[in-house]
Amino acid sequence: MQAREILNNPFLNKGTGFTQAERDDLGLNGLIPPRVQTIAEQAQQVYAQYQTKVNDLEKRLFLMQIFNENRTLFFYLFAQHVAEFMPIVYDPTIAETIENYSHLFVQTQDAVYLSVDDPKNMKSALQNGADGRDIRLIVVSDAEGILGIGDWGVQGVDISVGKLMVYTAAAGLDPRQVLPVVIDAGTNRQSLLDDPMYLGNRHQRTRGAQYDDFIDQFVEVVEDLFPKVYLHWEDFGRSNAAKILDKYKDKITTFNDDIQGTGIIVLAGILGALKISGEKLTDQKYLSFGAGTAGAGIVKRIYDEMIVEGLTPEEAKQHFYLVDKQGLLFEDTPDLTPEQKPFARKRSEFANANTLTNLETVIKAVHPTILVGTSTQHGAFTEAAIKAMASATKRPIIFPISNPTKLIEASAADLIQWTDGHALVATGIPSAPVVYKGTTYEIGQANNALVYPGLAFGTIAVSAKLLTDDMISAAAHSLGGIVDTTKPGAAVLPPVSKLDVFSRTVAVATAKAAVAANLNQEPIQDVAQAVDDMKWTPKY
Ligand SMILES: NC(=O)c1ccc[n+]([C@@H]2O[C@H](COP(=O)([O-])OP(=O)(O)OC[C@H]3O[C@@H](n4cnc5c(N)ncnc54)[C@H](O)[C@@H]3O)[C@@H](O)[C@H]2O)c1
Ligand SMILES: O=C(O)C[C@H](O)C(=O)O
Ligand SMILES: [Mn+2]
Repeated sequence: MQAREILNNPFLNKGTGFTQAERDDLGLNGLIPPRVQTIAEQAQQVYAQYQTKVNDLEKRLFLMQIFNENRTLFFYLFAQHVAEFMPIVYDPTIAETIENYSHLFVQTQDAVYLSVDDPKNMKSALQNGADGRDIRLIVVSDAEGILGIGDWGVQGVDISVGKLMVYTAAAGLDPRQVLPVVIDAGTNRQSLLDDPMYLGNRHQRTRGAQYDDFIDQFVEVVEDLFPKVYLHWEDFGRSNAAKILDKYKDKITTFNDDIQGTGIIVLAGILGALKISGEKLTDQKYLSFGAGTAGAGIVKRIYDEMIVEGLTPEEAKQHFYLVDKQGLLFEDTPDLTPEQKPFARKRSEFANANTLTNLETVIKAVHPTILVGTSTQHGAFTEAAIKAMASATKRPIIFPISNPTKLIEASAADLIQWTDGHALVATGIPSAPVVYKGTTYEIGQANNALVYPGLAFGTIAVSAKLLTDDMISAAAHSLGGIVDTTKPGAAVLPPVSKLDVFSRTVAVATAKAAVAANLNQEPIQDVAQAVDDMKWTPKY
């Protein structure tokens, strides 16, 4: 390989980290400054530069420059500053780079761009992207529902890149084995269509048979090119996400993050909260505020858990109330999604059914003990609604998990204050601890990033042929078990600073469940060993 090819390849480049012997060997003499640095010295230097950046967007752009040039150094640095970097490289700052992607564009970050108008080049595009690498994990998005900020067309590619960065930082997946993919199916965002700089297809979203066929072809080609791949779907629109997952989940190793990942993290958070309150899951009343992809996905996971804990399906259903744009969802509410339908209530259950169109009246009628926000409606958890909830339950569990920051239903600080410190809170974005009446309340981050890395890592480590509900349930329980409930103000989920440690816990739990169900495609002697053997560490 040519010296310049090596320096321009982020998987190979070490910059000043190349030893003299390597420089002699590879023909690098004269192409880098003479001083040979250790990776620790490089990281120190880069971190000092990082600290001079004036805002989060600048910080992210700087870190991505390191990512583009030297992936080993990037992940070495990320490992040193996990909790600090997560909100910079990932949510919430990533929302800003997605909204401005075309204008900020300098580099593809090794993503693959698939155009819905060009199915015949799909295979070669994926081959070009893989470039001979053994791809074990793909994150794909069509960017119709990026976080809570909606349709961003080709610009959503950043979410595929960003999620994969977290996979490596958290669980230690080899960055050479991942492939970020965006499906450019068009966009319905007029401001993008009107923007001369927009880098995607300039037409409305393609839907119907052409879109469905494209997805089917994508799955087929991916499975053909990368038979051992774990296929992660991210931020598809409400009308496609569950449909695609249902079609493939019993056939290939696949995962929808917004449905399943979010279900796991919220279940884990609830289990953590119940450990603190000393209550039982089967005694809870659950109110889902915003019953779209994530909201309905979480409800299904908690419902399944109630059945595991001994309820019949009919009994379990009675514990759930779904609120969407229309208000509390009833059997006769128009436009229910297939995922909402099983949980719609009977109007006859309520004397005032027709007035149950806003959160506060629903809370007063239902008396929920758990309230999860996936509505994308900033400020929707009002003081009056939260006080009504807290007046009827001792330790209300309240998780406003809409992302990014500008869409959160209520801040952690307000929730703690409005409930006089009784609420057990987790948020989707990172929240600072809240000091209230002398107690410091740590706020758990109910973000699927806490689980998807371990879940995939465990699945891939044992080459599981499917990702089953049992594996998903094992992952949720393993995380809930880590919570330290001894201190007042304890968080319901483990801290992001320990992301690497608990990702291993989740990986081992998932892998064990896979092996217990004989889903491993290769013989496995020791599950924990198989997980540890696959871990990649950033070093030269
Ligand atoms: N923390 C996490 O890990 C995590 C994971 C996935 C999604 N999310 C967040 O959840 C939110 C929803 O994501 P999604 O993928 O489910 O999107 P979605 O579009 O599928 O669902 C949003 C739902 O909210 C409903 N809604 C809109 N306005 C409402 C209102 N005024 N009252 C009640 N409901 C209303 C919509 O009709 C829709 O059903 C996003 O902000 C996203 O960032 C967080
Ligand atoms: O990306 C995130 O931060 C979590 C989640 O997948 C979301 O869509 O909000
Ligand atoms: Mn998402």
